[in-house]
Amino acid sequence: MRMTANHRIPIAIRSLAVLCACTVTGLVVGGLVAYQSTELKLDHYGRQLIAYAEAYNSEIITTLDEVNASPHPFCSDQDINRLRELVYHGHIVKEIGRVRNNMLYCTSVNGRLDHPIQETPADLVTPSGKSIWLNKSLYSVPGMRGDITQYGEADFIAAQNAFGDLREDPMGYTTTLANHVTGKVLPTAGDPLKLTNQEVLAERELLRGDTFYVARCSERFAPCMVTSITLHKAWLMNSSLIGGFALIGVLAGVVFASMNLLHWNDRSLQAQLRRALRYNQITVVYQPIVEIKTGKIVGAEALARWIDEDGNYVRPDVFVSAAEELGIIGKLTRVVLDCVVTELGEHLRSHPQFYISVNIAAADLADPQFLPALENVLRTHDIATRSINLELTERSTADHHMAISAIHKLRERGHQFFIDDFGTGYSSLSYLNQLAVDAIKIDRAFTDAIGTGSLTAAIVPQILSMAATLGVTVVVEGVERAEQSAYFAALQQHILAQGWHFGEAIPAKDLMRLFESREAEKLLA
Ligand SMILES: Nc1nc2c(ncn2[C@@H]2O[C@H](COP(=O)(O)O[C@H]3[C@@H](O)[C@H](n4cnc5c(=O)[nH]c(N)nc54)O[C@@H]3COP(=O)(O)O)[C@@H](O)[C@H]2O)c(=O)[nH]1
Repeated sequence: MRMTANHRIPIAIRSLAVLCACTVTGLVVGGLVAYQSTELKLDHYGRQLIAYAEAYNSEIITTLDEVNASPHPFCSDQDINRLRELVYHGHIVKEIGRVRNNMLYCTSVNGRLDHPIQETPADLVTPSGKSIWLNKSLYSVPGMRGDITQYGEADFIAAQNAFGDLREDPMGYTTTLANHVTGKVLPTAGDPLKLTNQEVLAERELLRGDTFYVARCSERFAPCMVTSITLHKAWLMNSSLIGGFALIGVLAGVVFASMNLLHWNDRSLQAQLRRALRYNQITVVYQPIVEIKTGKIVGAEALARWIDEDGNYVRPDVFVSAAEELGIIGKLTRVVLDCVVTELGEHLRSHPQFYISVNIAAADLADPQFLPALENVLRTHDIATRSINLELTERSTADHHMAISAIHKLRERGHQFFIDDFGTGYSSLSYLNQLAVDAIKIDRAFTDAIGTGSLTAAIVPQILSMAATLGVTVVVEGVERAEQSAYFAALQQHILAQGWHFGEAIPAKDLMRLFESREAEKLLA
């Protein structure tokens, strides 16, 4: 798995994807903010219009009340003068008329009419009993049209451009008159109404075609206001806001993409190892552990393997030490454990006597999360604790107190505990007794010394006898040659062994095949 040129393409694509994702996120966030801001503006604008419409209605009502309360005889000169005074003082009133039994008798413009005029039926009657005619041709000013409100014996003609000052660009509005009882809504001015009566009366915010609408109604009077803006105008109004967010997105994208590139361009062993652990680039092979007298495979040791991003094989002792120095050895242990239960779970469940030895580090023993995580992974895969042995180098047990208590807890839960590389570290006989382990793995240096007559070779029988005294199983490491195997096989002691003579570390499927073939041979023998 070479990860040079080939590997950089996905990194570049990933960086580009990060850049695009951040930019799109910036645009989306900008769009949402712009949407919120536009809705707020339309809402604010609609409420302003409603407030204005309410003031407009107040003037109509006050004026009509004053006319109806006139102390002068109906359509007398004083009465007509009073109408003219009210028009003069009003803001939006253009004309006032006097009405009796649906007949118009006099107006502020024309005075008394020679012939009273019959009124047509009103367009809308409000719940308070006011009759309203919209855009009606005016008797008093031929050719002109106006909105008329009539109440009691008075009618009121309002200025057509009463809302003219409020037409803000680029917002648009439509004034409507609503009868809240009948649900009738009459558009009066502004753009054609694209909302239904129900939508107006429900004061909804809606997108119709390319236009966004917000309807607001007066609580006291008939008017409702529909404010609107086309998406194009909204985009123009908010382009700098959206652009700002998009720019932030691009900048964030550049930062993240650069971090990504830097992250992947750091080719140091440490950086690559971190990535290997994060992206599951560590694999595991298994070296058989056999009964030296029979050759029966009783288990295997899980050994981590790593090909770095430049395609180079990195020796486990190198990356294991690096992981320890970086404080990420716990992650390596968990990656290996995950591999074991995934690759060999089925085999372990169906062969309860078979076990896998997993190397752990002193840091794992000290980590309070280690045991719960181990239990969790075994529970999830329904694997017995007996099926997973833990191996710790003798050197790693230097902190006696911590090692004794951690090993005790693990054994209590059913794990077997092996001391690795025995003879190279600091164990004294009494210390080994205190550690209370299941097996010691005699370091390869002793196996190599067999038959050499060296001092190292002379120590082997002492170690074996010490183990026998303590009732601890012995696993001999690094058995490469037949004579080494024969030496240990000739002993009375029950000894397990590991080494190239019995088999190198192999992938899980090969291990299972080897196990099955040995079992078959045994049956045939
Ligand atoms: N904490 C962890 N340590 C780990 C893990 N995986 C490996 N290791 C430790 O790294 C050290 C080197 O391991 P490796 O290169 O895998 O070497 C092992 C065998 O391949 C090798 N071996 C086995 N048989 C022979 C042999 O006949 N001759 C010979 N020259 N070498 C042989 O020995 C290594 C196994 O040794 P040991 O663990 O002492 O039983 C080593 O210390 C590994 O433990 C890991 O996941 N975590």
